[in-house]
Amino acid sequence: MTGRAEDAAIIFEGLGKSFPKAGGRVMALEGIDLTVPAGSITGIIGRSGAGKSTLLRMVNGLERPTEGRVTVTGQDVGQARGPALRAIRRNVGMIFQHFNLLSSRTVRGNIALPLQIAGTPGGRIRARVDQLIDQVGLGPLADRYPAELSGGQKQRVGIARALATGPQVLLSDEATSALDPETTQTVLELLGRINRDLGLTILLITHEMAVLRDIATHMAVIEAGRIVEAGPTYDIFTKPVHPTTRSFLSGVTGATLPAFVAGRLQDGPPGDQVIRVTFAGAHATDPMLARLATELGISANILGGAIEEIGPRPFGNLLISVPADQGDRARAFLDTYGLTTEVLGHVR
Ligand SMILES: Nc1ncnc2c1ncn2[C@@H]1O[C@H](COP(=O)(O)OP(=O)(O)OP(=O)(O)O)[C@@H](O)[C@H]1O
Repeated sequence: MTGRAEDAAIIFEGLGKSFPKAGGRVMALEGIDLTVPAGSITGIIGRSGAGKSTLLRMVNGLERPTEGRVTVTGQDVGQARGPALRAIRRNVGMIFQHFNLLSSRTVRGNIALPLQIAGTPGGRIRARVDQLIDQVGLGPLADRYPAELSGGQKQRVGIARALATGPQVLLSDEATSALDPETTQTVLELLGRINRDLGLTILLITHEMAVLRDIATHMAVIEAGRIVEAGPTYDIFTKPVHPTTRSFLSGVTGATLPAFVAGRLQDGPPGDQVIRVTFAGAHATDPMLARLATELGISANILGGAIEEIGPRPFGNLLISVPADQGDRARAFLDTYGLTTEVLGHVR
């Protein structure tokens, strides 16, 4: 994810972060180089402890780098102090997995908080809060307390509060992880709308590939404090390279193996090799499987398949089996036509 600096909302350069630990230091992040394009929704995915939260907290100065730097709309966050740091924080809103609302304040009171801290005059606060409540669709609930709201409604309050100071960047720390799938969709739709309508850059962290598929234009995979793969989401879904990316993807594609195959899957040969073929577009494999048969004499059994979309662009996953001793040839053939293949196992 490289790009011109002027098109970037956030740039991480050689960023490292270590924490003191008994007898030494623990490296939470190492050698992070990443450009978050302005106006993008960029997702960072990684397992627990990979360094996602630490990376996000660098962007609003809650953590400072021990190496390298992070700049937000041209401002070096690690070097900023006092008024400069406060200005960055007004320009970078944040939403949280557990919403972090004040239980003693109403919806209106929670949303007003950052404006009160920024010293905005009372009359202006009221008008701005009304506008924000409208923007996130919370109209009838303005005088309710957090305890009287559902999870999705609480997250809307969190989003409105994060937008109060008119930031150019919104950070999202697992904002949908505590929500049910249906509510997750409505919150993701709201984030997508805010991104489009306000031109806001969103940097989100998640451990769910489905969130990235549904909303992220760009993504990066982080493992043990390092970025192992980054780029446009569509490219990574259709041509994943790193094993960690592939393993995240295996849980999210719509294509599933029939139970009678999945239950018999084993590591070693004999019999048939089960392969996942990933392709861009909706129909890319039809001629390929025919050519596999006519040109190589290998007939593939189709075990499952699904077409999905990232934004308006379709991509597909096909699960096939071929005789185990032909697996390498079949995959080499498909690879030369730009299809991505992955061996899922073998069945007798
Ligand atoms: N304040 C701290 N002091 C010491 N170690 C820390 C601190 N913050 C984070 N770490 C360590 O840094 C590493 C990365 O942690 P981080 O919370 O960024 O990961 P994460 O990917 O967000 O994980 P999770 O999904 O579980 O929140 C972990 O090994 C963690 O123990």
